[in-house]
Amino acid sequence: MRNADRVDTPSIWSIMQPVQGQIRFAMVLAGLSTAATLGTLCSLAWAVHELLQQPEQWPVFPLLLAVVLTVLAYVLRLSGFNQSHYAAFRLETRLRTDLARHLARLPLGFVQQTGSGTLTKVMMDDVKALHVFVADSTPMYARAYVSPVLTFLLLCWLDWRLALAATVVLAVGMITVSLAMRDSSTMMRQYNEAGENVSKAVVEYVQAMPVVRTFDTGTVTFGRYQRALETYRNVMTQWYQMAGVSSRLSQIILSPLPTLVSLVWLGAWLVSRDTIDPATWLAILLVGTGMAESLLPMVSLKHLVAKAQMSIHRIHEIMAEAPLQIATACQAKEPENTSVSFEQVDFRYTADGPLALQNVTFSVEPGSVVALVGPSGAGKTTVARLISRFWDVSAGCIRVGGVDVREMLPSTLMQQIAFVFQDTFLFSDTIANNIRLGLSDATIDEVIAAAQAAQAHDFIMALPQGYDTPAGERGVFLSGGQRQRITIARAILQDRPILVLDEATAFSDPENEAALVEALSNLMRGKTVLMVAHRLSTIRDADQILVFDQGNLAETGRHDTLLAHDGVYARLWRNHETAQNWTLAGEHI
Ligand SMILES: Nc1ncnc2c1ncn2[C@@H]1O[C@H](COP(=O)(O)OP(=O)(O)OP(=O)(O)O)[C@@H](O)[C@H]1O
Repeated sequence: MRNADRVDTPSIWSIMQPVQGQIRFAMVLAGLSTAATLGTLCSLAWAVHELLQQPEQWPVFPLLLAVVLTVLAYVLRLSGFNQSHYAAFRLETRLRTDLARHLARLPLGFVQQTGSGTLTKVMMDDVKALHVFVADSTPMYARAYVSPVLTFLLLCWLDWRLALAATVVLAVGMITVSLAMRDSSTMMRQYNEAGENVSKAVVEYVQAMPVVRTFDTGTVTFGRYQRALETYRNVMTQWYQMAGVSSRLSQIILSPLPTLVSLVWLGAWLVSRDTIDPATWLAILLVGTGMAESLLPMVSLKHLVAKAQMSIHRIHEIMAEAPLQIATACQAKEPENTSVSFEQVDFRYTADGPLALQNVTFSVEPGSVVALVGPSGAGKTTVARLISRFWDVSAGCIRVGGVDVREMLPSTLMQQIAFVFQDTFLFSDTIANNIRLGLSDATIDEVIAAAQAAQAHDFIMALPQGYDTPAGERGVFLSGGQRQRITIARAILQDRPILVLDEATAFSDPENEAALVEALSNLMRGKTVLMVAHRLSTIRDADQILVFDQGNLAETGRHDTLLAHDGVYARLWRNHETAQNWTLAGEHI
């Protein structure tokens, strides 16, 4: 998330902008409801005043007004909450749609690097946290501000001296609480960091369990998980103690009691000196105590805002990421053929990171097969992924069919290239629909023909529901090689002219490999092929071999020429031969 650091996180109110009108309406309704509640108290005070003046006459009108205002306050409050909940639902949908659209425009490399766990958490949990804030807190906000102001004005109108007394008590309360809470934002950050570390440790502990339990019985990852939990507990305890002080203080000072005591004491003195009549005094007692209670929500609102702000920060980190530059439809160019070429390409993964590719230049003729080989970390996968713009190059250019990939519409580029990667992903759908991906109108006969060419038909037919067997997360269990043949069937059905294969023969027990090689040769027929190869035996017949070493294109040529050259390739080949002789059965793989 590189760009995000440079852009300030927007405020909580600006992220609500799409539903601003409705939220304002909800807040106005909540404010009016508060005013109606105060009106109820005034009507009751009026009723008492009337009773004191004419004890024999029942104060019907003030009492009726109190009932009407109570109902009105309730209805307004409910409508306010309705509006804020509707706004929250709209905002949630809008944010998720915007995030999904933005993700679709970001470099695939960013999506891959950030990881599905983090992105899912932002799209689900952080958006949900904002929903909760908008739905529940915005009416509370209105009340927390409107209520003290209206109450203060009302008290001033009734008697300024008592208004002043109530305000002084509450001002002392607010100052004490804010002093007690002055470290709360640091604590809140520590608390969230500790919480995130626990989540990461849990995910690692659970995901790595199959690997970990076969190596160290889980002690190391469990230790990491336990340490994260302990830090979390320490931060929680510290925060609880601190929050405990501030919440107890706020409960005591901002509770109605201290205000009530001061109003009773000062009011009694004023009544005894005849400068205020008992009915006004009673009205002040009724209204003044509510002023203290109305301040309490402000304390919890501070926490809610800080929490929502953190979610906004994470959402914004994604939204601030620069999308891939996309050619407009009128500028967009069409490829002239199915060649692929790199021209003096430099590439680094991060702005200040090392060069993963350096001055790489090569070209692949239409219909030819090119193998990318080299030691681990040499840059082969990077080359394969740059062709389809997982990232854009740092310098130089990549052409497909003679056109810079940045000057093509992404859809045009994608129509040219099919991928078969090792980490195959199957959707929670039937096997047939997994093969059909992106070509929803392909007939079942076309699907079967593709599966037959991919050597997948036989094992699919042996599954309980054949082509209708569910695959993916909760679907049937398929071996790595079987999953890969389904991906190959998908690529055969798509029939795109350029093929990029990365580690395509990694799942290779002899039986599987024979099927895979057959499937791949069906797939490769007549195509321009770029093949990242680790198993050198599969690339002897390639038209061209590109040998990478530490981000540089070290050698190019055919197998025999490169062997004669006695460079990097010859060394790799010798290692490969030695490894062959090490195989237990001595069989050729
Ligand atoms: N997502 C990434 N972020 C940062 N650096 C990366 C990333 N992926 C790869 N690299 C670095 O780029 C260089 C080239 O990696 P690449 O995966 O292209 O090598 P490779 O030849 O395919 O290796 P292998 O055969 O082991 O798969 C390596 O130094 C690697 O550490």
